[in-house]
Amino acid sequence: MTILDDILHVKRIEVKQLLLDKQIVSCETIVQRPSLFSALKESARLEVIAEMKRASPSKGTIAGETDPVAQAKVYEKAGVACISVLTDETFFKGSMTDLEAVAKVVKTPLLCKDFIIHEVQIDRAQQAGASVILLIVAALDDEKLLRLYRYAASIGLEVLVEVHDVNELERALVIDAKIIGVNNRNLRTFEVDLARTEEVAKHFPFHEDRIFISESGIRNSADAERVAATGAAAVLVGETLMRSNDAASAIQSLQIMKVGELS
Ligand SMILES: O=P(O)(O)OC[C@@H](O)[C@@H](O)c1c[nH]c2ccccc12
Repeated sequence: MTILDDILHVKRIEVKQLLLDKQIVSCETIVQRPSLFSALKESARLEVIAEMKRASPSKGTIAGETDPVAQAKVYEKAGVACISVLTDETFFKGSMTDLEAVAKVVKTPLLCKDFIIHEVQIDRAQQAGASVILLIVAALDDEKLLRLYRYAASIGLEVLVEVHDVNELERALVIDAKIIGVNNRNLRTFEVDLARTEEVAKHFPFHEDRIFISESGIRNSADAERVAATGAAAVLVGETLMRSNDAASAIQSLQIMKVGELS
């Protein structure tokens, strides 16, 4: 059993509970948020997707006591392109309450970071105020990946499709995913390697209208330079910002000009 198997086991139990909750209904987007796709497409700099992350299976407690609302306000003020809130309780010590609280105070695109395997979780994310959801290719078969992707789009949500290697990239392209992120952390082994981004970038169709994002293990401007050089439009950063005494400066140090934009 890998950690991903453990997590998906818990998610199947959570889905059963959510399906019994009659208050979760499919609805059109409640709060209008700007499009993440457009924000990333139009930017000349490497953008930051800043994550509210209390803990993780690989690191244990990162910043257990952090107030998500205060953290999100710092992120927004620093000009991040999107705020990600981990909502998994069992493994990441997040919650839907965190997401709801953040949704009330920020206007940025808002990503519900969880392990989605069923439509009811997408409805729940939207109800909580998310405008973007995550679909992890490694957690879904092709049929489910397509079905959940289409469902999210049909109710006005954007989707970040997470891949880890070239094979998963191909699967993301088959469903015509527009926003694709490479997780530098292997969810099976926890190993982090920015070379994942470089490897997948070699096969990424940049000439098409798609966005390429590098996720996890970004610590400083040298890391930002390295992934920006691959053509990435944004980095998804959790731990570095959660541990920083000055998250705003940490964000600024990552918002570097993209390759080819320097004149
Ligand atoms: O804390 P980091 O190394 O900056 O990573 C952030 C983010 O990429 C990571 O939390 C993440 C990426 N994909 C996920 C899927 C589920 C849970 C968490 C994640």
